[in-house]
Amino acid sequence: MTEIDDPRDRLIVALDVASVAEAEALVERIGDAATFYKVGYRLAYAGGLELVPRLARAGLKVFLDLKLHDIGNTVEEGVRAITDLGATFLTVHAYPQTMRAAVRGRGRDGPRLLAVTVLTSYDEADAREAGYALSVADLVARRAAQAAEAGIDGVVCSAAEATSVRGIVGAERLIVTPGIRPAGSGTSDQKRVMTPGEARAAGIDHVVVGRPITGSADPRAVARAIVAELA
Ligand SMILES: O=C(O)c1cc(=O)[nH]c(=O)n1[C@@H]1O[C@H](COP(=O)(O)O)[C@@H](O)[C@H]1O
Repeated sequence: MTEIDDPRDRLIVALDVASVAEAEALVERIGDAATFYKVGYRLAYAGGLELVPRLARAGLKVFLDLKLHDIGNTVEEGVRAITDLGATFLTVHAYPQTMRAAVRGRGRDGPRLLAVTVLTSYDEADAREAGYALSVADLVARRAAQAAEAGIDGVVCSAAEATSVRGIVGAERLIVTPGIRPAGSGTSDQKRVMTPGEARAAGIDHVVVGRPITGSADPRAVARAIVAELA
């Protein structure tokens, strides 16, 4: 687990909204309660890529969640093409060929690469349906080991796997966990879910939280409460 002085840096707020204007209004409302935002492809496809350098220039950290996965050449050049945006993190799916290509494309100054192991909306039945014979826990472990082998900087998994993943990737690699719900919030389509406090106790570096914050009447207060659990 990395040393993080400001507990706000442990919370990544997912800006899963329809437009750049909506995203900017949300960032404004949350104010100094959060320091780290995620731009996923819903927002990126709505012009959100240009928001990345703007947030970075404003002193905020940005997780660019594009979940790249393609033939190696396309991944390598795709990563190279977005190296200068100023993102702190970039996601790729945790397939060995994809991860090795992303590492080649990042070069020295690119974002830190995170590999998405098994989506937190998957349970055992979903993994079986997708054709995997391994259990979710074993698939996460296998992909975490392959991520470390490929030279990836961190993994995305559920907080339920954080302890075992830490044993695989070591202290220097990051563990970033979506599927986080404050006690009492609905899980929506997430299936492997933990509270912010449980995730922190499991040794995660960062949590990703979207709808519990973005769908709240008081996003700033919810962000503050989550950060308090992560301190
Ligand atoms: O890569 C991600 O960020 C991600 C991986 C994963 O396994 N599960 C997952 O939910 N996410 C993202 O994390 C965010 C979670 O949003 P909420 O479920 O609204 O908190 C969404 O932006 C997802 O795209």
